[in-house]
Amino acid sequence: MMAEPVVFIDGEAGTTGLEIRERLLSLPVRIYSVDPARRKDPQARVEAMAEADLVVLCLPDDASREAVAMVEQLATDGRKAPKILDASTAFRTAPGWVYGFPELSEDQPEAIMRANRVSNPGCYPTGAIALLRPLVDAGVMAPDFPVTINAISGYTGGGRSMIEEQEREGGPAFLLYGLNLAHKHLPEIRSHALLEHRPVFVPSVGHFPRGMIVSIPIHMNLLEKGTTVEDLRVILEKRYVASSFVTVCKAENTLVADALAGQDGMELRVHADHEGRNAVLTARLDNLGKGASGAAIQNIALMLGVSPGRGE
Ligand SMILES: NC(=O)C1=CN([C@@H]2O[C@H](COP(=O)(O)OP(=O)(O)OC[C@H]3O[C@@H](n4cnc5c(N)ncnc54)[C@H](OP(=O)(O)O)[C@@H]3O)[C@@H](O)[C@H]2O)C=CC1
Ligand SMILES: CC(=O)N[C@@H](CCC(=O)OP(=O)(O)O)C(=O)O
Repeated sequence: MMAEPVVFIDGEAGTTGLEIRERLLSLPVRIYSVDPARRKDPQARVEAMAEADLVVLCLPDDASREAVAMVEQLATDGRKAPKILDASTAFRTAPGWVYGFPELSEDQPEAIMRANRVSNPGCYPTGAIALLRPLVDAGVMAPDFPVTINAISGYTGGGRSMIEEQEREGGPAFLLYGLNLAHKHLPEIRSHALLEHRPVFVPSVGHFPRGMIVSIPIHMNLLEKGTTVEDLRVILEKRYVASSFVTVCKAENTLVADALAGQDGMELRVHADHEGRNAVLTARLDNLGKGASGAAIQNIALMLGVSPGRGE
């Protein structure tokens, strides 16, 4: 019998690391952990990397870059170097890295399977790219379309510091942020949705732990001439018909942001007015599910060639 592949989660004790660890129990892999007292010790981390077939980086961007350099050093030293799945923002548009959104195109699962370096998508880009990319690919949305994205996230999206701030008595009920219009997810959205211009992106955080809605208003007359609301629905339905994670649902008048908390799926909708002049595209997901750890498990399964089935 073949030995189970070994996975090391660097940053195992953080918000994303803990979620990935828990979900990994459903895959036939062995988790290699370092002594918690040495979890930031470079020597202990390099030893763990050398034991692993895959290292999952759940670290801040700078620490992720350092960890990648450690793996590269192993290879330079002629030692076995693991594949890398990075959860941070550091490599999502970097050359040599494959974007870990299997639904991006027909070829993407195969590209992820073959890659040594995969970047796990950001939570907001997961919703935005899922809505925009099929419309650009189908030619109904021009690459220079003036895209606006509004979004609300549960506070776990901000990691440990935001969780502590929100769970202190008197944490804010709702706030807009990223109002310098330079949010870290913009390059990733622009690049993988194949847009020529940077979207206007206004994220927000609500006083609930997990859940997310990404919404994109559309003036229908700015799309390619003759495009109807029904066309948008059909394009999205066709794109995701075979997906186990992305579902195109019927339009609703209200959407609750945390309805998919704890789940790995994502729901897409096309809402429109009666005349079909204005539309709003929405994606609802769990920021820690399909927006982070759920996607990571999809990518790990592809990268290691394993399927869920254990512990379920
Ligand atoms: N929260 C989310 O929704 C999502 C987060 N991500 C990304 O995942 C990464 C981690 O985020 P998140 O889990 O939220 O953050 P957390 O702050 O919850 O966790 C980060 C973890 O990394 C540890 N760490 C920090 N520096 C080092 C280092 N040099 N060596 C080893 N360990 C280190 C931290 O330890 P300590 O606390 O002791 O400093 C902590 O355990 C980030 O890049 C984030 O952008 C991705 C998708 C979604
Ligand atoms: C609510 C909140 O603060 N969200 C984070 C993004 C969530 C996240 O950490 O996303 P990635 O690490 O996957 O890029 C932010 O806006 O910076």
